[in-house]
Amino acid sequence: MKSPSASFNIRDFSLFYGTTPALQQISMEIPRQQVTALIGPSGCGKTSLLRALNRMNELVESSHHQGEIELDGQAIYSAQVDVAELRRRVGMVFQKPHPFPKSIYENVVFGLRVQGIQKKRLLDEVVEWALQAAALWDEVKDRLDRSALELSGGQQQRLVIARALAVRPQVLLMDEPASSLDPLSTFKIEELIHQLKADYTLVIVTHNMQQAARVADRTAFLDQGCLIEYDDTNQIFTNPRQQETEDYITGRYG
Ligand SMILES: Nc1ncnc2c1ncn2[C@@H]1O[C@H](COP(=O)(O)OP(=O)(O)OP(=O)(O)O)[C@@H](O)[C@H]1O
Repeated sequence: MKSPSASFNIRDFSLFYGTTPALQQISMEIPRQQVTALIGPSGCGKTSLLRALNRMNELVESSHHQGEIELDGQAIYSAQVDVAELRRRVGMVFQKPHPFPKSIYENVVFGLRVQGIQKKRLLDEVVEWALQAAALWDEVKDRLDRSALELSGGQQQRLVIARALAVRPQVLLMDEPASSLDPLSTFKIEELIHQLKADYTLVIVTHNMQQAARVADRTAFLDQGCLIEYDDTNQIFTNPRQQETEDYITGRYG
């Protein structure tokens, strides 16, 4: 049911809102089947960079970009790219879970129904598989027809992860996926991130540096739209090369 994961190559990528630059000539590679964290002070461009990876930035009318981002060697901003298909391959989970006001089952199969898939047996299979993959199956298997809005915040977040996984993405982008959750739900999401990287490429924006240190293999530190440092997470947190990175992770700035 899964698709093989994928890697990004970001080359000289700049993003503007109107004439104001939000990202300036970012170049970095995001490896497959690893967790890459984007950290940095508020307004430094983390979410803009994340949204650039599946062209969600284009939903902001005033935005435009320069440079290129490749997904497995394919230029994602090329005119030939089907944006809906790109967003299927590169799924996204937001800070606050937004389940649809429908049953748990219908939330998971939503994307498949949009694709026109109707076979009940196939949908049933995907629901079980995606909820298992999102570590929610055991908690909801006896009430799949109940409203998703009855779930706790942490369960809702795992449900929207299941919904994202159901359309078989290669990449999951996560924008502060645990920031609205209590410590136990946060722990469950972090555990889930660990498990998912066996099959998916994950990119996560987080304000929580302990979280980046716990879940990420690679960490990128951004400031004022620039990529200041990008390295193995361990290196960033124990022996950063740049003074700005050190100031940020030690709490002297940001
Ligand atoms: N839709 C938009 N229109 C205009 N400017 C925007 C828009 N979205 C973001 N910006 C600006 O782009 C810059 C980067 O914003 P972005 O949200 O990417 O930063 P961030 O690092 O994710 O911030 P935070 O940690 O506060 O969420 C900021 O100066 C912000 O004001």
